[in-house]
Amino acid sequence: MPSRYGYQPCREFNVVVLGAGGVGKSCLTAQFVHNEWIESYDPTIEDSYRTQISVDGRQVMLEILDTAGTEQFVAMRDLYMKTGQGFLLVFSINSGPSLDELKTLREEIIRIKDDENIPIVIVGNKADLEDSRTVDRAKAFAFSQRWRAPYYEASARTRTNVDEVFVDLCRQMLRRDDMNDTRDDEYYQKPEDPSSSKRRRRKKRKDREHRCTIL
Ligand SMILES: Nc1nc2c(ncn2[C@@H]2O[C@H](COP(=O)(O)OP(=O)(O)OP(=O)(O)O)[C@@H](O)[C@H]2O)c(=O)[nH]1
Repeated sequence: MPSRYGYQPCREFNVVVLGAGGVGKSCLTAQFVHNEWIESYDPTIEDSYRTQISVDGRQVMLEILDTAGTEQFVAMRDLYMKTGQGFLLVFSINSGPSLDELKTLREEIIRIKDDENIPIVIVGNKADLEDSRTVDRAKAFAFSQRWRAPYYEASARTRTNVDEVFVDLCRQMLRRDDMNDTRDDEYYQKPEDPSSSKRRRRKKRKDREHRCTIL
């Protein structure tokens, strides 16, 4: 419910963007957050962005971590996989090895999160480079099916499917959050004193909510 100050509670999620070096993680993130295209290639060490979006009428605050694809920086991976609640796994449609790399990354995420159903979206980036495609759409799709994750072909250059991949991830995270709320409700529904149970329930939900500007 919007308050009279123009604010309403919203959910906050940590999103981690992962994939091999040069597949376009920074470009996708920059297009999504700032609507800008970056032509040059400057390998990332680690960048984080905060942005608020509206998904199906609900306000969502995203903390997006754009990670390093190059080997020398991968030591930090465990840490940010722990804090991530949703993962964009990016490869480039003109690099077969970049799709293979996602297999390892996904396994690592599942091991660290100890959760097979963690929200993930698979992104085949550089879809504008159709002429140099080396990864079949069907092959990438088959991978995503096996991993029970949605697959999008995107282009940071033409801004194709950039919003869609982040929104899909948000929907998955919201769905999980709603499920956790339901579970909390069930857990707290053995009231000796119904009024105190309701108070605890309200507090728990509040822990995951933040104040956002209505977009
Ligand atoms: N044609 C085309 N080029 C892209 C696209 N996305 C990124 N690039 C180019 O690919 C290069 C690498 O992009 P980055 O976004 O820096 O790649 P990254 O995955 O963040 O790389 P690391 O930081 O090393 O992990 C840059 O020169 C971009 O301009 C795209 O969708 N289409």
